[in-house]
Amino acid sequence: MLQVENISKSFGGTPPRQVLGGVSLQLAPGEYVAVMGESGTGKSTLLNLIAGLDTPDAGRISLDGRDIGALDDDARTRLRRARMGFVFQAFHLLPHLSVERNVALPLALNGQQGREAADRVRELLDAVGMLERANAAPSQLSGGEMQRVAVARALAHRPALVLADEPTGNLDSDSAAEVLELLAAQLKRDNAAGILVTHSELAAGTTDRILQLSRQGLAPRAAGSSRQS
Ligand SMILES: Nc1ncnc2c1ncn2[C@@H]1O[C@H](COP(=O)(O)OP(=O)(O)OP(=O)(O)O)[C@@H](O)[C@H]1O
Repeated sequence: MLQVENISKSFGGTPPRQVLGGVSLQLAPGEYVAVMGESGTGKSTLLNLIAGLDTPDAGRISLDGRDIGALDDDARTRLRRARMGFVFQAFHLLPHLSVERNVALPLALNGQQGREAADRVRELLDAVGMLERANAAPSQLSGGEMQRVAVARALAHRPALVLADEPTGNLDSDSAAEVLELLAAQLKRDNAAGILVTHSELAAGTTDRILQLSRQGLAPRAAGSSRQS
């Protein structure tokens, strides 16, 4: 479903500084992986490249067999909108839209606005325990509640791939555990693949497998190794 083949990325300056070198990753439908690694190793950069928000200097990224780098900007935006969902550390709910309309947004952006779309929104709000707050404004919610809404929004349009960058970085441990559990359950329910970038062992433990990003690339973490907390 997702294939990242030997990608490299450097950032400007003289000489340019290589952040990613020879990184590869393959994800099957429904597979959920954690990417861990020390600060600055390029985890967020990797997610940006997979999302098509930036382009690798070398290598290839394809989703559903389509080479993201070969698409023009419009086609890449359409692919991102239709096939990917996002959960960010800072929630990024739209403040002027209700909870329900935030979750409906990815559906609307993909041209889905009828009864079926409304049912999907309610199904997801129910799944994340936020149906009773459907008409609330994001500013009326706690951080944990906002992130539960963000999880529902990320899944609304049935994306093939959900990218989550430190989604529990701003939450207390109880809310974090709840959000992580919901995210993992919802990915499984929809057979969506997921990549969770995190520094937290607890968070990484909710995924199917843990990968470690380092100068040597992206590799399965050795069993029993848990250097980070
Ligand atoms: N647009 C950019 N221009 C220049 N340098 C950048 C850019 N984006 C990222 N970098 C650099 O690339 C390196 C990797 O950044 P990135 O945010 O991907 O790391 P990370 O592993 O996600 O770190 P953290 O765990 O601290 O969030 C950093 O040194 C960062 O300063």
